[in-house]
Amino acid sequence: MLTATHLSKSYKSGRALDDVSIQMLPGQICGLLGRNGAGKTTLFRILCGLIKPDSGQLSITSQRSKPVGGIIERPGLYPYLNAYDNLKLFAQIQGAPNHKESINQNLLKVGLPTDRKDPVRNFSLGMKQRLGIAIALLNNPEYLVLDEPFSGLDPIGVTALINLVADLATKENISILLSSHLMGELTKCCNYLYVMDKGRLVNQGTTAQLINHHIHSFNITAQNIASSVVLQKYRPVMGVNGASIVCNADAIPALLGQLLTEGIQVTSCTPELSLEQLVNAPQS
Ligand SMILES: Nc1ncnc2c1ncn2[C@@H]1O[C@H](COP(=O)(O)OP(=O)(O)OP(=O)(O)O)[C@@H](O)[C@H]1O
Repeated sequence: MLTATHLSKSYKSGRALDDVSIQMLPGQICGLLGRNGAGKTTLFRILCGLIKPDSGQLSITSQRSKPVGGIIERPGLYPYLNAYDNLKLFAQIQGAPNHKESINQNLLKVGLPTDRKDPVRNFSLGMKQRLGIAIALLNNPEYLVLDEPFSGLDPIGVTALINLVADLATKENISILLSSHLMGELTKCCNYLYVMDKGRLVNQGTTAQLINHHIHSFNITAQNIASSVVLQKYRPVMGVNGASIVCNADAIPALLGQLLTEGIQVTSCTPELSLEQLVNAPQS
């Protein structure tokens, strides 16, 4: 287990991290949500051992010599080398296994081809992120921290990365912490969420708990949604194929049943939760 307790860090510009405590459990995917300047990167730098906190403790239970791997901001790659040579060079620099089989295994682990020979400057952003993760995995870490990994990816790239992260957690039993300022990506892949604002932890809980406590707005899509009578009591705001309603999360299963009885075929029901709601809400 990785436990960070009461971490604080100040720069000349002010306090970047203020009494932050978090935990990473084996195989768990945690999200760190916060606006720009909330202190996410500062926390990640401390977790990776790149900077020291002014106060607080970092305790890591692990048999491995380098238990934490990560990408802080963008992965720094050698653009003129191919993926294999990038990985091999980083493995040599880090003193990690660098024989062919091990390098290829790492490429396959992140879903990159082993036979692509062109330089990584030709790679899409999603492929560069995958290669960055492969570099972070070189030392076979138990804990992986990924700072803003979805930044700049298109929706297909985001979904592919979410699947990769889920695979690494379940198949390799790696504990993963991801940061983002976007709710949607984190709620799709994280078991637990931490919410930071101005250097402080302002909310936390399992993703399900946070959704249940804080979501009161849902977007329901169905082609004939406008003909629903039962929906009227929620004063829906109608769109072309859907309607937005305000209600508690626990009313949704019954409502979906009633809609089905009315012959309304619901194709999606999406909770609408914003970062602002979680930052401003009292702790659940
Ligand atoms: N090396 C540094 N020197 C001075 N101030 C810093 C340094 N690194 C971070 N800060 C300041 O600390 C605060 C937290 O920054 P940090 O980068 O940790 O936030 P963040 O949540 O990662 O933001 P972003 O999403 O914009 O990357 C900001 O006010 C930032 O300006």
